[in-house]
Amino acid sequence: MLKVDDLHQHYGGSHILRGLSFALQPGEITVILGRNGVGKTTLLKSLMGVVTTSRGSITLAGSDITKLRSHQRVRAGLGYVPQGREIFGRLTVMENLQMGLASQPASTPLPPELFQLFPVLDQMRGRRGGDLSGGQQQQLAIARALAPGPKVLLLDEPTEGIQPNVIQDIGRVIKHLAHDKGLSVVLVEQFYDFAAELADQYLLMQRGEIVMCGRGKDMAADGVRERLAI
Ligand SMILES: Nc1ncnc2c1ncn2[C@@H]1O[C@H](COP(=O)(O)OP(=O)(O)OP(=O)(O)O)[C@@H](O)[C@H]1O
Repeated sequence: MLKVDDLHQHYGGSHILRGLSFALQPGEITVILGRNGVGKTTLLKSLMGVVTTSRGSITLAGSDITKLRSHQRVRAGLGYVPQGREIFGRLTVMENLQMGLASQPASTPLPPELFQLFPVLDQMRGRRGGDLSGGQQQQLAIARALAPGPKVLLLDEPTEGIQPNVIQDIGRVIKHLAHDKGLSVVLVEQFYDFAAELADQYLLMQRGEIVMCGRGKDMAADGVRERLAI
């Protein structure tokens, strides 16, 4: 579904991503693990076109999207939930969801199943985003990314600062989207147990490179938790 080949990225003179190559399959959750500062967020921003890459290619469903701008990548089928959620605090829940359709033709409706996935948003349609709890904002950010019907969903640390019961809800939604709806999901995650529970595939990053990868079910046997602690 998404194929990344020899991707490099620089911030000024700092070489951050150093030749990443991997592929995502439809219907699978790929977890990206690594310590602070290894380049996980930069990788998601590079996939979205939020930062420019210096070398390599990104192919989505057979089309080269490497040179496309962010809104064109959304139209091509990428959805993005940034770290920190980036909800519009003064806009209502409905208005935040409508913003997710900004790259679509006018009058594109919101998919009604968004409210089935996140019933709490249904009850809070008119409430301002800034008045929601952290967990509700995270659900809103995921729903906003789902509004245009992406094929690939990129999630940057969705459990950060969220209560355990909401983490479980978010985990159930992510599994449903991948395993029942066929999306490719990329999950950048610091919380190892959550990552291990969801992963079909894992990628472990160190200093801008993928140093280990494998199937989610093998994470314990491969010693991924121990590698993260080094
Ligand atoms: N806008 C920027 N300008 C310059 N350097 C940056 C910028 N953003 C990030 N970096 C640097 O790029 C490297 C990778 O950062 P990145 O945020 O991608 O890491 P990360 O693995 O997502 O870390 P974390 O888990 O803390 O979010 C770090 O050394 C960081 O300091």
